[in-house]
Amino acid sequence: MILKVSTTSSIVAFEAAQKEASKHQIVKCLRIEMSGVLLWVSCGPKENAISLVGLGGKIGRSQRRLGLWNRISFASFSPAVADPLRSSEERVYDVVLKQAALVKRQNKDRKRTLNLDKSIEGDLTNGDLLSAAYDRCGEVCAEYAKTFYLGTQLMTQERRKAIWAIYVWCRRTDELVDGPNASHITPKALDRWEQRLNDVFDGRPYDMYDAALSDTVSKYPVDVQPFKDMIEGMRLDLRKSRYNNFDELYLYCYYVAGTVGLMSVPVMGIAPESKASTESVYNAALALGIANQLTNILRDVGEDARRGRVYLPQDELALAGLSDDDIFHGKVTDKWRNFMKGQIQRARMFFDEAEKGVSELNSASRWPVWASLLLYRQILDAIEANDYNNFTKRAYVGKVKKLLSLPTAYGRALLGPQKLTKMVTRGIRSGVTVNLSTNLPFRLC
Ligand SMILES: CC(C)=CCC/C(C)=C/CC/C(C)=C/CC/C(C)=C/COP(=O)(O)OP(=O)(O)O
Repeated sequence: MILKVSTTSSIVAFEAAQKEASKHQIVKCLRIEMSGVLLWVSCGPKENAISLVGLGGKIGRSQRRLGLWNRISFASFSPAVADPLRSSEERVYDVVLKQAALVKRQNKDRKRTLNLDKSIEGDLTNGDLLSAAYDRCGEVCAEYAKTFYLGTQLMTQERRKAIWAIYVWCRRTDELVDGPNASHITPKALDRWEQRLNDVFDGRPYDMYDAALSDTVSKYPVDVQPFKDMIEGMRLDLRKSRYNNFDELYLYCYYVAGTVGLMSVPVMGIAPESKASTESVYNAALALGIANQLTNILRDVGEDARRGRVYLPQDELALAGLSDDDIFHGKVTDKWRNFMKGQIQRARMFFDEAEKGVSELNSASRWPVWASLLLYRQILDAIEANDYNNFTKRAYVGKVKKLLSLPTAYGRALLGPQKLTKMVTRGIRSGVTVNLSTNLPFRLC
């Protein structure tokens, strides 16, 4: 489907695209902005099947003359084509599709075998050692992510051990740039960490935490790509302290948090009775990571500024009449409040997107995910309650609120997969853009 509209009527276009998408079982809906023109492009269940199911306007003569129509149709649907027109969301969506395809393939026949006898430090094939390694991962998870750890207790033993192993790897990766030795970390060290990751996936772990991960990736259809992308996020953090626009920030959020969602789904598992497409569940998991990271960024504006970092999109700040200086001075003004309202709204839209997928997970995995989602989402309420002072006041969710969320999470977890056979948004990638005239974020598709 190709819908061309002007930027001012994006909402109309979105509604039209959704309506058409639901009729034609469109699996993917992309937003492309080019030369000030907004185009809607969707493709059918087969990646290469592009069908015209609606038209929000006519392709302008200048676009046709430039041959842009052809370029768009071609470039957007061929991931192999490296094209600057592809937004971060489109590129990340390719990873989502790859992960989903891997699960489908590996559900059919899974042949990866663990070659632990090649392990680098001692004999990690020993069952007792492996079991001790998983226990250590559990202890680390319990120490740093208490609520989540509690939630994992509801999962089967196998699944919870695997989640712990993944969690510990993410934590260690994060510690490289955020931990006590962060000032010594170099891109070379990250390269070595990536090499070590390859070894883990090849069944050659260095230490006991690695051994637990090696075992996990041999048992579940976990792909190395999100792990590598997380390391890429750390590289980005080393060299970049400003983000020009939301597209750049989105990519960063994918690297450091969306990847966690993609790593977790194969282990958490999709409910056997789920009718949702695998892509849509991965998409929801990705959205949860993005939502969490955006929330983290909004909560930590002051703290990050004191480290010389501004993660907020520079173009959106400028549009709101704000600059880095305003952030460094940390004064809550009406301009700041309005700006923050838009940012919070956008983060909430990613949470909304994530919520659609939680009920599609295996029953035992739903509760911890709901619990962490509800808790993290409430940080946004806390920022509002602090009158948007995220410079000197840390937004946090109090113990009572936290406790009250647990039964809510449990109640929601009891609800299984969506009964609706055709969710309008099923499989449709979510994206958010900021309407330049109002600075309010709109979900575009
Ligand atoms: C929704 C579906 C279908 C599946 C769920 C898939 C999962 C588990 C997604 C979760 C992704 C996740 C937990 C990303 C990490 C995001 C994040 C910003 C973590 C913050 O970590 P810390 O920096 O330790 O946070 P605090 O500073 O708040 O302690």
